Amino acid sequence: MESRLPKPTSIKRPMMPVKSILPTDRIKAGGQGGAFSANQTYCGNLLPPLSRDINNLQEMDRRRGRAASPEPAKIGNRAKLRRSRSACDINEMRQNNKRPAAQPTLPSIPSKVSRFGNTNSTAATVPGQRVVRPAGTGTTGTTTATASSVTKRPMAARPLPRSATAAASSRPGAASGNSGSIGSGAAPKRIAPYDFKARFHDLLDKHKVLKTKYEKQVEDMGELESLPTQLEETQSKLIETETSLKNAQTDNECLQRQVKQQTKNIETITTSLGRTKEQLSELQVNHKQIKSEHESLTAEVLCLRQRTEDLQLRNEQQAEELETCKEQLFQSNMERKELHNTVMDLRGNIRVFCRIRPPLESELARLCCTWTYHDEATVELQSIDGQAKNKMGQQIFSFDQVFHPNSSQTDIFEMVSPLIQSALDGYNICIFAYGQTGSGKTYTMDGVPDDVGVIPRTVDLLFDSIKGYRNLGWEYEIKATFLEIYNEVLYDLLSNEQKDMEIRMAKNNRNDIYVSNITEETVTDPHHLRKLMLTAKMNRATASTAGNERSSRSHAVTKLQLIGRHAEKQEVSVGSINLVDLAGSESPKTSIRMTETKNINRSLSELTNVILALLQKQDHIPYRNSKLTHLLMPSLGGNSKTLMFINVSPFQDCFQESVKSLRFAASVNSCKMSKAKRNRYMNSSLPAHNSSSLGSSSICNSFEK
Ligand SMILES: Nc1ncnc2c1ncn2[C@@H]1O[C@H](COP(=O)(O)OP(=O)(O)OP(=O)(O)O)[C@@H](O)[C@H]1O
Repeated sequence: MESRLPKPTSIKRPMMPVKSILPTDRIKAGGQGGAFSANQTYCGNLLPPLSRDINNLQEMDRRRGRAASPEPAKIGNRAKLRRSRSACDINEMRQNNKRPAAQPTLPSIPSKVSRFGNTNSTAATVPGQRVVRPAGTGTTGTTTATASSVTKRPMAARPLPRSATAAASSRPGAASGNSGSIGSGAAPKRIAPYDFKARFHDLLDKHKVLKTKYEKQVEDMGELESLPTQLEETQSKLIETETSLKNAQTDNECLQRQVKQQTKNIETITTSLGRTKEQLSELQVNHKQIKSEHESLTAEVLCLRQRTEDLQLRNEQQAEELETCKEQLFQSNMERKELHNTVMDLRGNIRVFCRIRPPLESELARLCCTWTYHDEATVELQSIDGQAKNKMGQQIFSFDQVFHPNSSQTDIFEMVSPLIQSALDGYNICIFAYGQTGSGKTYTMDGVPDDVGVIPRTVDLLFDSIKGYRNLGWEYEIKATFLEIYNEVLYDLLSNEQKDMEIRMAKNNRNDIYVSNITEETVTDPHHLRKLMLTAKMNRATASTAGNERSSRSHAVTKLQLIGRHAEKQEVSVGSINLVDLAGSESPKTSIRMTETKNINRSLSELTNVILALLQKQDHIPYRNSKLTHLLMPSLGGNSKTLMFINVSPFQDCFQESVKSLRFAASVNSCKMSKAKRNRYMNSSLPAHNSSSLGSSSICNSFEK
């Protein structure tokens, strides 16, 4: 019997303990629910049932061996006992061991698998159920799905192998009993203890079942062996997935922030879009209005263009007419100048105005001569002293103009202004005052602050006339010099420096002279010129004389040079005005400063000599005998319009000097000077002008029209 028991040779234990393969610690670490525990390893739970089955079989064999021992006396009892015990043992063993179909022996793979996959799978965690993991399932999800789809059948309900079934069915009464003996839960069919064959077959069936089960488990073991690797792979993938998940979460957070930001932006843009739309609608309305205005304006512009063209045409016509008018005006102005100067010429190139000054309040006690003014040009002088009256007789003098003591400065300048006009037309003008000391020369030329004389009024007239000439296309430049002749020495009244100044002949014309090294100021307005005049007056030598408390003890020459330019006509006109305030003659008997008086009287005497020489038409005119005559040479005998004021005092004690002065003036008045010529040049032919030249007439004569 014993030898006939098949040995479980097909049962193979695992070559190595599964525990050493499985990373139980890792499994424990991640284990939940139905995962493996240390006490549920194959070594602990899976193998013992198998060994117990085998042990049971061995125990049964051992007992059978004992039962077969040669004790005949006890065989009957023992057999009974063995029989009962055998049956009881099996039943007891089955009940005590409670190992039906080794239900708890297999680890709950489905639950373990479900740990990596679907932990919610209830079927996978049911004890006693077995999840068969098909080979080749890689991913956890797939595993879970597969596990959930695999049939999980209780071990008791598991069908026996076909051979076992066939073996069982081949035995009488064993078909139903054996098939349900293992894990079926049904009450097993009792086998008689003495039915060894049946028991053997039963055991054989059990063996087969167990063998099949074992093989299946080995197969499962093989599958499970691959689980760590899969687990590692899965874990690494899980880590990767977690990393990816974290990254994805980070990205997601970032994206969510961006989405929030973009949402805000969209809201802002939407708001601004709304505003923009409103503005757009307003602008569209404005655009319509502007468009309509533009259309109306365009029409207006067209009309205006047409009108502009018409106006331009008219403008051109008028411009032509204006040019013609300008030309006519220019020509008319030239004719006026010619006529004016012709009249001046007819009046004589050297004219004499006689002015008798009134007695001052302080002089009311002084006796005055008898002055009879026959007409505006004739004056009769009589001495109130009978002796002198008989000696000198009636003294009647005729001049170009006689101004009685009541004549005002305005009356005087009214007669002078035409000469100033001539200067602007390019003529040389010379105005000088001659007379006894205290006779009113300085009063006539400079005047007093409340009643200015010829020179300040000349300045005002010049600048007024320049404005009018500007409308005719003339631009004027005025240059001024202030010269003093004191004791036959030249002084620059605009400078306090000691200078070596001389009267020199111009190189280009022997009749032209200039003063070297003199300060020349270009004046742009009357105020500037007045300031210069004041400076010159302050620098002039004055002293007290018998006839004048503040007598001018020098000859003062103010020269104004007028340079006019007509750009359009390319014409330049150069005129000059010499305004001379001579020092007063004085009787040596009353003089305090003899040298000074001698020089003054000498220069005045030389002036008389020059005039007489001119009267007598002598070949030699002694201009160079004194600084004064030398300086006035162009004005006395050259190209100049000259005006001489003869100033006389009304007093009886000045009778002799007054007669002397009037006789000299009368002789000057009879002097026939050559006709003055106008200084006109074309721009291209304008010579280099020496501004220091006192008289520029000679420069200009060669260009006389
Ligand atoms: N027409 C006048 N009306 C009023 N006062 C006058 C007139 N002429 C001269 N006078 C006054 O007479 C005084 C002498 O005049 P002024 O100084 O002009 O003489 P003068 O000829 O220049 O003398 P000098 O040659 O010594 O310089 C001054 O006080 C001046 O104001």
